[in-house]
Amino acid sequence: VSKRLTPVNKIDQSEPYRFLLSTVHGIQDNYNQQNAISLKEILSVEHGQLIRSAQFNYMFDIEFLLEQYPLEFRLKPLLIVHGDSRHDNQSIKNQCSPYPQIEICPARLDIPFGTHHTKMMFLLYETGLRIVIHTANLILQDWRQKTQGIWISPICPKTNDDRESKTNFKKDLLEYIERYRARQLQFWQKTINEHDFSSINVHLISSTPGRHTGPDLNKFGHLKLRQTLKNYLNLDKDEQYNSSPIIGQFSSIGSLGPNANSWLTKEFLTSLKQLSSSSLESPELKLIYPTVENVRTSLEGYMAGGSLPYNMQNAMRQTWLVNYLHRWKADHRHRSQASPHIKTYLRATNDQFKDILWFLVTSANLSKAAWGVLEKNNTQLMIRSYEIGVLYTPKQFSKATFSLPDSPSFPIPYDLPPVKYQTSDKPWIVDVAYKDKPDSHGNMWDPS
Ligand SMILES: O=C(O)c1cnc2c(C(=O)O)cccc2c1O
Repeated sequence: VSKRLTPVNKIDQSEPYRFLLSTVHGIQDNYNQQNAISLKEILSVEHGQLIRSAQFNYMFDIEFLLEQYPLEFRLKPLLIVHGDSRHDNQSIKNQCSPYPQIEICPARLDIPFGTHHTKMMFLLYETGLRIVIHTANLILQDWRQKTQGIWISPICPKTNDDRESKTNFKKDLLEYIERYRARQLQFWQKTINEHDFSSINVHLISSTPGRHTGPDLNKFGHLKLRQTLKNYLNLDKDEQYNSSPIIGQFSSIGSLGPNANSWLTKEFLTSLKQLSSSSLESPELKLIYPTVENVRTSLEGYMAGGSLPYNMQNAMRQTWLVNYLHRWKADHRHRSQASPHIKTYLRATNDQFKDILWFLVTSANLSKAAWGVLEKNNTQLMIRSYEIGVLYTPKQFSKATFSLPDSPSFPIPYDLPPVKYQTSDKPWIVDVAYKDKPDSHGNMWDPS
């Protein structure tokens, strides 16, 4: 097969990782060229003749979304998959009613406080099917001046035999879709089945609402991550990594309990630290979440904090968490002022952070609702929300580790090693007033 000499577009240029950040309005353009893409560019005519698409998300501005499709594709059938109650059905129905080409699919949320966080696109072209898994709501604010993460699959060609990926991505994606039990998704289940996923080299890590047990225990949430790391990391002499550091980076935090052992370091870290062989060591967990100063000095100013919904009720009950927190800093991507809405988790080989063992980009924040909490003596995992993300493991790229000084190195979205909160640093809390210092727009923040 003739190798392309010059990749024709940003998506091909992002090979082999296909992990891009959203473009940022207001930074030097060359930082929007490398491994960065806009929603319009994702939906561009340059990728082929679109037949129909599906958009899974939490927040929708339908006018904004349609504007991002090329003119000639705006009347193609579009399926909107949203949370049935959280952002009330009515607003979606009202937004979509002027457009006969739009079909709506409410995701059932049977467990209280669950949300449909999943952000995913199915793009069916005449040449095949593309999957996009990302972290941005379908509203202008999410695509303008934030740091968002985007995985874009190759266009998977139609096939007569069931071509699966080495990572069982097709099977896992169909399992995920099945959980909606929605007739509006039957077309897409059939379509996914008919396409060749053999070129996909990432693992699917998803969450669906439910009390998963028995054969389903390791299918979703942090137990799926644990199982996948156990099965696919197969690093030789992996005991050398038992104490290597783990990073969690997110845009919101749930109620994690009265101390770290309640869930974070006992249950969640046990899954994150999994290697092919298990170990009793407890690696260092470093958490990245914006400080008030990160938000105040961001391109959006305090408004960025509207998308960082960590509330006072949770924060005041878990002051112990601050000891794990690190600042948002992304100078090497020119995005220290592009407030993070991306969520990522990774493990480094050591505290020099020159190589990483795995990388996950996902919709899942640091919460039990997203990742699940073990119940009934660890025999069932209770998850409230829909989440989806993709995991990179080195073997799938014929590597022992992802070496960062390499070229092309894995495009990590923030600076490593992460910078610990200083004593003056406070985590951003959305329902607190900040009136002592104006933000980058000269405004204060007074939620009352
Ligand atoms: O991206 C998301 O899935 C997501 C979910 N929830 C929220 C909330 C909230 O739930 O109160 C507030 C502000 C932003 C978000 C947000 O961006």
